[in-house]
Amino acid sequence: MNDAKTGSDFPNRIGYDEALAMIAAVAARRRLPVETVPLARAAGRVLAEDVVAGVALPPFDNAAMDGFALRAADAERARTQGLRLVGDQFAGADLALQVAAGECARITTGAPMPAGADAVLIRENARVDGERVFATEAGGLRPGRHLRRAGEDVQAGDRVLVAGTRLGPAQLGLAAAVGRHDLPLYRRPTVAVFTTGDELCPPGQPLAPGRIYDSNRALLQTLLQAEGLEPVAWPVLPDRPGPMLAALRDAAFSFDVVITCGGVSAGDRDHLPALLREHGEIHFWRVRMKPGMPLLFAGLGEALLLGLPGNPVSVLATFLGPGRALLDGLQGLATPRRRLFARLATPFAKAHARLEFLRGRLESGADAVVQVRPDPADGSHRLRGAADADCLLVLGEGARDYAAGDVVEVVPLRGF
Ligand SMILES: Nc1nc2c(c(=O)[nH]1)N[C@H]1C(S)=C(S)[C@@H](COP(=O)(O)OP(=O)(O)OC[C@H]3O[C@@H](n4cnc5c(N)ncnc54)[C@H](O)[C@@H]3O)O[C@H]1N2
Ligand code: MOO
Repeated sequence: MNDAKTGSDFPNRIGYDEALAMIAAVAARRRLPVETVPLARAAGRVLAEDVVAGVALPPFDNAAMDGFALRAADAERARTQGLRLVGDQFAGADLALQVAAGECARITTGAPMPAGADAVLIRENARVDGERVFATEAGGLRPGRHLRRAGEDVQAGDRVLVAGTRLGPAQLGLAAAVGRHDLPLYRRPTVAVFTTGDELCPPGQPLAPGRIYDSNRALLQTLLQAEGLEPVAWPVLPDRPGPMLAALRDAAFSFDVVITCGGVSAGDRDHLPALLREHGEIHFWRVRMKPGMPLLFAGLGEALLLGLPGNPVSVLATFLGPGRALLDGLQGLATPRRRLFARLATPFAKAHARLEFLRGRLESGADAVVQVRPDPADGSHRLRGAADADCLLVLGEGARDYAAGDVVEVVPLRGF
């Protein structure tokens, strides 16, 4: 498609999935370098190499409960005659105790099982009389009772974490459990954030006629922080190509990713597409999505640039979809984010063929059906509706009348 302002020697008005695929392909070529990071600083980051267990988990047979280690075959004898207590094995150094027929050893949860013992009598079911231990309740004392076998969770040599995994609490706990104190991780992208437009006034200043407070800076900073990043926001860019290019080039020297918002559409002062066409490389401009259609993806110097449209809800939609796809790809995330679905609580008629993001609220009752109620007030300038929402809901490409109960994808806005 030809475009009067910029020509169109790049993909223009592409489908949403195509945009995500192009972002993923470019990001894969620009994957960030790997660095070794202590576990304490690894939360939320992406693993660059598989983790192979150097030890089994558990490393040795151990007690699952506090009580007495014994031979299950002695259960009846423990009830009638009692067993001879031969020692105490607490969690800690292995005392290499031996339990023979007619004997038992005091044991605590996590302590190594003495040789010969194959079950634990919990202390609630035992009575100690001097050096003898009686079972007050011996039912269920079979071999393996209250015992955790060496290697039942992980065998030494198992691949316990796969490269490309995002590391959360349980993954980092597992890495520590197999003895790792640091891990090879993809570096986090550094991100410069720009808001653009002569109408913008920083919150806290008096508002002159015709101006509005810059809300996208707070919005974008918070979205990026929720990804575990530490974005750097630059001063607001004026609607003039010279200063705009100078600032963007500066940022492109020292940041992996430059995110702008505004100035990317068709207005006479929307300079970004022309600037990037001349001084960078446009990967695509305009995506068949609503809101967010003017989205631009380009290379500038060493950086990748994502030009988000200025309307606040467009920022949300383009960041949570394409923006996160870029950050994930640069960090080598192998598995796509989990997709969530819900049933529409009310019908919705989509008036156009583009993929559409609506704001919505999730509800779930005793019937365990998760429903999403779309906010009927659309309009990508309406930030209040977004603040009242707890998700975006996604209506796919192709115009369609949705009925109540139809399944749609939802993108959580909080706790994501
Ligand atoms: N003739 C056409 N006009 C428009 C088109 C089009 O295709 N043809 N697209 C519309 C769509 S869709 C959108 S979205 C907007 C996006 O335009 P820009 O990305 O160039 O953004 P701006 O024009 O700079 O701003 C749009 C809107 O958002 C407000 N804004 C911008 N930055 C901030 C900020 N930091 N904080 C709060 N609000 C911000 C700005 O004042 C405008 O109201 O273009 C349509 N027009
Ligand atoms: O599609 Mo624009 O991003 O609605 O407001």
